Amino acid sequence: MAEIHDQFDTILILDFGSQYSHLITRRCREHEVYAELLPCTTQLKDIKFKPKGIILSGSPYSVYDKDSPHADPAIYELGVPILGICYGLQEMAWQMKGTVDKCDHREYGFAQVQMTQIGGDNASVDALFEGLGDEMQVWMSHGDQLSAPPPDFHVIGYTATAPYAALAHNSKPFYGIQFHPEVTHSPRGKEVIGRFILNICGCQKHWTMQEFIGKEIARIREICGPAGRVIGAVSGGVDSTVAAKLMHEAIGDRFHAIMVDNGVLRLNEAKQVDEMLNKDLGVNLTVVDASDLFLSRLEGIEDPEQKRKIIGNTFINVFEAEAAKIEAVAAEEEKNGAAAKGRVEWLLQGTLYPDVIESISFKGPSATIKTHHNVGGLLKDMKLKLIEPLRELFKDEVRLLGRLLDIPAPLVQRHPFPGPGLAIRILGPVNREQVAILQHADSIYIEEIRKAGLYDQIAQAFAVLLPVKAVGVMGDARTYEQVIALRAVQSEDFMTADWYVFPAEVLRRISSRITNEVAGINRVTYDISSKPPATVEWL
Ligand SMILES: Nc1ncnc2c1ncn2[C@@H]1O[C@H](COP(=O)(O)OP(=O)(O)OP(=O)(O)O)[C@@H](O)[C@H]1O
Ligand SMILES: O=c1[nH]c(=O)c2[nH+]cn([C@@H]3O[C@H](COP(=O)(O)O)[C@@H](O)[C@H]3O)c2[nH]1
Ligand SMILES: NC(=O)CC[C@H](N)C(=O)O
Ligand SMILES: [Mg+2]
Repeated sequence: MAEIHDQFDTILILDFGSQYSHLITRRCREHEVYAELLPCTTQLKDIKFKPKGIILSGSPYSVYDKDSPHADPAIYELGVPILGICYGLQEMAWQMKGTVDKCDHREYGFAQVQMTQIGGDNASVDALFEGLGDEMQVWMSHGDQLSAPPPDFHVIGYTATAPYAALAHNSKPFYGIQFHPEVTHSPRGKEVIGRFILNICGCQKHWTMQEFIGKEIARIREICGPAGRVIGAVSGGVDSTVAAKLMHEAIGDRFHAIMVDNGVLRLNEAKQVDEMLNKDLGVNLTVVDASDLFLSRLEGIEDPEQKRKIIGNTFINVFEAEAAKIEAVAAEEEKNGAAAKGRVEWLLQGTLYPDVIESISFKGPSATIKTHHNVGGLLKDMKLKLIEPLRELFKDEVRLLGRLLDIPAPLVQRHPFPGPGLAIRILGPVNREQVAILQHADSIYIEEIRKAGLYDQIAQAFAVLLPVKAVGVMGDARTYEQVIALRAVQSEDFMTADWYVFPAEVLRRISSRITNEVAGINRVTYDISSKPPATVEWL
C-alpha cells in the first residue's frame, strides 16, 4: 500500500525536546516539503522509510550530562545530509569528538551571525547560507557552546561570543548552527531551512494540499477496498467536517457520519450541521438526538472532570448503538444480496498532527490538566480499525484542505468547539434552562463579533454561565440574576493563549444586548486571563 513516504520526499526531524521542534516541521512544510518529527531515541533500523535529510532539534539538556539524550550514530552512515540546530549542533559535534562546554556568555535573544567567506580567490559563502549575504540577524537560546569543533569541520559562521556558531563538514553534507532558524525572530531562518532541504537535500516541492487530496483519496480507496464501510463521529467542527468530506469524496455513501446531539450544543447547531453536511456537502449523516439521556446523566453534577467523563462515556454508548444499527442494516442488505456494500470495518478519526506529536514525545505524557474527550479515541474495545486521514496535518493545513474541498469559508474558519460542549461552560449544574440561557447569550456574542468583522482575528470566543447571582436594577426594580463571562483568546496552538483586546464599543454593544435580551442575566464580565495560568475553557 502506498505510504506517505513513498509519495513525498521526507525530511526526518529528530526531537530532543525543544519547545520549537514542531516549528521546524512547520517551516519545512511551508517550503512544500513533507517533514516528520520522531523522538530522538528513534533507532534508524526501526524507521521504514529513507529520509532525504535529517534535522536534529534543540533541547533543554546539555550533551555532556550523563542522562542527556543522544541520536542513533547510524544516522551519520546513512549518506543523507544532516543539519543540527542548537543542541543538534552540539550533539553532532559531541558525537564526532568536538568539545562542548557551558559558556561564559549565555545567549538568549537576538544575535548577529557573520557568515565567513570560504574558498580563497573564488570566495563565496557556504551552500547553507547561499544568497543570504555575509551578516544575518538570528535568535539564540543557549547556555552551552562549542569550545572546539570536531575534526574535519570548518566554521561557516560566528558571532561576537560564539566562534563556532555555524559549522560545515569538509567533505560530507553535515551542518550545524547554534541559532534557531525555525522561530520567526530569525527573519531569514526560513530561508536557511530552505537552503538545507531544497538545495542541499534536493527535496522536491510536492507537499501541497492539492497533491495531498488526490493521493489521500486514492489511499483511502485502497484501504477500504471496493465494499468496506466506514463510520465516523462528526461534530460540525473543522476537523471532523474536513475528514468526513474527504471520506465522502473517496467512498461516497459507504461513509456514514453520526452526529450526537448531546443537549449541550450551541443554538440550532444540530440542525445547522445536519443541513450543511447532508444538503451542502452531500455527506451521509445521521443526527441522533440523545439530549435527554445526556442531560439526565448530568443532573446535579458540578465537578468538571465528572461532567467530562459522563459525557465521554455517554458518547460511546450512543455512538456504539448507532454503529450497531448501521452494521445491522448493512448485514441485512448483504444477506439479501442486493447492492452488497460490505461490513462496517473502519472508524474514521479526525486526529491531527499535534495530537500525534504529543503522543510520541520522548519525554513521556505531560500532566493531565483536563480529560479532553475525543469520541473516536475512547472506543477502545470496538472491533473497528482506525482510519485517520488528517493524521499528518497541522490545523491550518486542514483549513486549506477544507477550502480545496469546497467546504464553505465560514465553516473552515470556525473556532474550535469542545466535545463536552456547553456542559464545561456552565459552571454549576447543567439543565435545559441553564443551557438555553447560555445558548442565547453565546449566539448574541458570536453574532456581534462577526458583525464587527473580528471573528477571524480571534482564535476562540465563547460565553460562560456563572453559577452566582448578583443584584441589579432594571426598570426601577431590583433584580437578582446570573452573570455571563465572555472569553476571547488569541493563540497559535491553544497550548498558550492571551486574551483578546476588544474595541470598547463592541464590548458595550455585546453587554447591552445580552442583559436586554437574555432573561436571567443582569451582568456581563470580560475574562482577562491568559493561559497559563488560566486555561482557555473555564472547566
Ligand atoms: N456532538 C458530536 N457528535 C459526534 N461526534 C462528536 C461530537 N462532538 C465531538 N465529536 C467528535 O469528537 C472529535 C473531537 O472533537 P474536536 O472538537 O476536537 O474536533 P472537531 O469538532 O472536528 O473540530 P474543532 O476542533 O474545529 O471543533 C470530533 O472530531 C468528532 O469526531
Ligand atoms: O475536543 C475537545 N474536547 C475537550 O474535552 C476539550 N476541552 C477543551 N478543549 C479545547 O481545547 C483548547 C484548549 O483548551 P483548554 O486550555 O481549556 O485546555 C480549546 O480550544 C478548548 O475549547 C477541548 N476540545
Ligand atoms: N536551545 C537549545 O537547544 C539549548 C541547548 C543546550 N541546552 C544549551 O543550553 O546550550
Ligand atoms: Mg469540535
